[in-house]
Amino acid sequence: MKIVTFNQANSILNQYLAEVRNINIQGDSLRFRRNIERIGEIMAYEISRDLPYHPIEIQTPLAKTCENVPAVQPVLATILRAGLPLHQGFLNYFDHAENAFVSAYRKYIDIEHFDIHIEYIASPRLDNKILIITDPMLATGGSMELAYKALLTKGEPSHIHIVSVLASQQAIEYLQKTLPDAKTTIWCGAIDPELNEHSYIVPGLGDAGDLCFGEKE
Ligand SMILES: O=P(O)(O)OC[C@H]1O[C@H](OP(=O)(O)OP(=O)(O)O)[C@H](O)[C@@H]1O
Ligand SMILES: O=c1cc[nH]c(=O)[nH]1
Ligand SMILES: [Mg+2]
Repeated sequence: MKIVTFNQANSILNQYLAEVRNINIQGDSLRFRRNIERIGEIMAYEISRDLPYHPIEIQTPLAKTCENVPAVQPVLATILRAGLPLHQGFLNYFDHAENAFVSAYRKYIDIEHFDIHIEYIASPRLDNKILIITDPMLATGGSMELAYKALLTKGEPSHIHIVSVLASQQAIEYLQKTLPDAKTTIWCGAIDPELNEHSYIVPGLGDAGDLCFGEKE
């Protein structure tokens, strides 16, 4: 399974990553959402280089010419609710993509224990399509695994791109065991070393959904 970790190279993405992590900046929710969206835009550009291309002929005002353009549009799937700004970043680049939405949330039994609940899925058929699933946080990897399994009920994609802003080392190892090796690529801004006792990523950034949209009761 190919894994791409963006912060291993220098790029402007690292500036946005630093701002979403920074406790003195991340409280500005408009900026937080926009930074996540900008990370999505940069990742969408990088993933666009992995798509199949074909030449098309175009008429300019002066002559005919050819450009290589994507031969297919991916299906953009995201996990509600924290996935929405990252998803928007991808939509900004893939104009004609189909979209899929899955809800997943942690229902706490007590302060340390939770189940992940999937209650909603809206997706096109996925057979032989390139599926991109975005979620800013891969902590245990449980939400991504369940969302992926829910999406599989809509058909077998030809390739799956898993996209996150921050992943824990544990989630990467878990998804490597759980998702089909030969046709999965994981793209993440950074891989962080630890999960705390509440299964939050450390150093991480805190609760991405709350920082985007406010606290849940
Ligand atoms: O890898 P996991 O251990 O499953 O944790 C990651 C999940 O947690 C967050 O969502 P959350 O459950 O907080 O829901 P929200 O988007 O409504 O905030 C995040 O957006 C992931 O979906
Ligand atoms: O660190 C984490 C883990 C789950 N969800 C988040 O938003 N942050
Ligand atoms: Mg949350």
